Amino acid sequence: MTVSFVIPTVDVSVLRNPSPSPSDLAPIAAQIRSACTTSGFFQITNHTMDAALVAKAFEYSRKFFSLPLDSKLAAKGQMNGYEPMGANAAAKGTLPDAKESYFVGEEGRSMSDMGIGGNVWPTDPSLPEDFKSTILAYRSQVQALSFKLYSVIALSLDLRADFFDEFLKGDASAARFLHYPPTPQDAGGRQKGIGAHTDYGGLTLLIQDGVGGLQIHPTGSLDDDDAWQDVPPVTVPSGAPPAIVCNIGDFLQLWTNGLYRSTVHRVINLSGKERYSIAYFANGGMDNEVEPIEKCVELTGGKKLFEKVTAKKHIFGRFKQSFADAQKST
Ligand SMILES: O=C(O)CCC(=O)C(=O)O
Ligand SMILES: [Fe+2]
Repeated sequence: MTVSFVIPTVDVSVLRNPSPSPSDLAPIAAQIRSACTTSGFFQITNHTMDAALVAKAFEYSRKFFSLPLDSKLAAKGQMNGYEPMGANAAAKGTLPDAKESYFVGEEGRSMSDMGIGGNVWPTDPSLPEDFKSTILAYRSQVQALSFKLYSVIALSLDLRADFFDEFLKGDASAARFLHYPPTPQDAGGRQKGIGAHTDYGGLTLLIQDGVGGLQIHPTGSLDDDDAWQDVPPVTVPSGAPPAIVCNIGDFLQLWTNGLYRSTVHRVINLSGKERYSIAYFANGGMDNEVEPIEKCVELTGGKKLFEKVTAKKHIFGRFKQSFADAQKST
């Protein structure tokens, strides 16, 4: 049987209030809880990001990806910076993903024990002078919003609003600018923009353009190929910031002992158009140990379903796997 889920759109304008009380946040916490226990996906509107900044970040992303390949390769680093078309495969045993991306973490920081170098900025003179400051401003706005969402998620689990603050200390999350060229219709079945995967960290905040192509798999059992369900772009009034797709990653699934779902998703771009998106992986500090929260264990029957993991180890392991899989399948 095909299961399909409603992916709710939650108006989070209450987050524009600088210090909302738990009772102000209760209505959105309830909607988010209901989404997280079913599809693991929800979309938010009327949030705190600036519409003009988001539009400018998309414009600069298009400019970056349309540079000559040499200029993009000059911005290739260790994990951060440019990642060329076909560099990895999110799903095992498939063709490499038909996408290119550009990663930006916290400026001035590298994490050599994870093979992650510092940010690498393109130097092509055709890019606007404020390329770097715009991209960093985007990252810092989405980071601030992710912190607010973590406190709503804490409330949604009947925890204190500041429950995740400790975990967010030393936050080293990365923004990922993505470009998916159109996949030919006849190759669509095999070639994905990004193959089926779950997100490795805590919470992902993704802005997609109007092209579409993001899909979730409600059961995760991929032999049921008819079960893929679209996460449609949401239209917002002109001048409003675009909707943000939020989804639960592996850490929140683990913390909640499976109550919240890290759902399998993919991108397949059969629109005939170029597709752009900007993901932000709100993963907290990399030295954290992630284990099921006692209260969530009680809520889910009293038995711990997941082992403790180190954030660093989990994320690094899954990254390495995605690169190894791209090599195996080429
Ligand atoms: O571009 C998208 O819509 C999804 C990207 C994604 O799933 C990822 O980077 O993990
Ligand atoms: Fe993803």
